[in-house]
Amino acid sequence: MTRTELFHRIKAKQSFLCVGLDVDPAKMPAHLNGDVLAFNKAIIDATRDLCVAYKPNTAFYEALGLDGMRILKDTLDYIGDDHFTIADAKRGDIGNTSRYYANFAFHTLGADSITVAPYMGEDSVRPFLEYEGKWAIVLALTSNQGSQDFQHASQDGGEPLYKKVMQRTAAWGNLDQLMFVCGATQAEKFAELRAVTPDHFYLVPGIGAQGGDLAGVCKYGMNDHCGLLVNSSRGILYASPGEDFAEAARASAQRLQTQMAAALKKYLPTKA
Ligand SMILES: O=c1ccn([C@@H]2O[C@H](COP(=O)(O)O)[C@@H](O)[C@H]2O)c(=O)[nH]1
Repeated sequence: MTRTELFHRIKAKQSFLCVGLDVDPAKMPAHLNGDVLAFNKAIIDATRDLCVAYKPNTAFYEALGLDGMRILKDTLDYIGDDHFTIADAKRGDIGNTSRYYANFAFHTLGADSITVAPYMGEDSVRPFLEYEGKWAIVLALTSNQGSQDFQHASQDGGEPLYKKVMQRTAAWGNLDQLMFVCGATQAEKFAELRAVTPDHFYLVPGIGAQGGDLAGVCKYGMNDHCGLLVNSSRGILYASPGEDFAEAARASAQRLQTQMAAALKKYLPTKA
């Protein structure tokens, strides 16, 4: 999927919502008896028309053992081609190994994209950029407190590390294959990020359970292609612990979609 195709889908749905599929059997409604695939299918059915992307975080499926890989693949197949899919795996290793991570995400799983940690440098990221129509989503400024430890730090009193990483990384691929991650908890930083990467798409996790700022993300982060995929996982998946979980998930997604439609109306005409 190209950047322009993604933008068309966002405009058609008036949504740049990404639903995070971070399945935790301990938080699933009791009546499902731990059936993770049934849970995912119900969440997908309840939110399909409200979002443009789904992001299963592979950690939650790896923790389920061999069954987890099957469930992850079946979930991605169930989502189908009408949504952008993100394997949130935060991979990155020497080139020879990254090639196999890329193969797993793009061939085995059939995901449209994978999240990548860039700290091993260019040869660790390149293998993710060798697939036509597929994306590497590179960690830039993450949503967690620990982002202060290295990402915000400057080695020489100059630019913080995250900016240097982005400037270098942006040169390795084009706008149709490279996205960045910036946490919604760092919304005010978008003004600076847009100075470095005016046209890139961003995956933005951290609204809902982590308390990120959707309004600020839209205000500072939106570009003339929207340029944002905003993720919520727990805030949608576990909106209700009861048999009404899918309805509650839909209501939660609907609230976000309504805010996103308003933001597109407010910011897009002036930025287009
Ligand atoms: O900076 C980052 C990068 C990735 N994540 C992931 O996004 C979701 C967020 O889940 P919520 O339940 O909506 O908080 C999760 O998979 C994280 O691993 C992130 O939060 N921050």
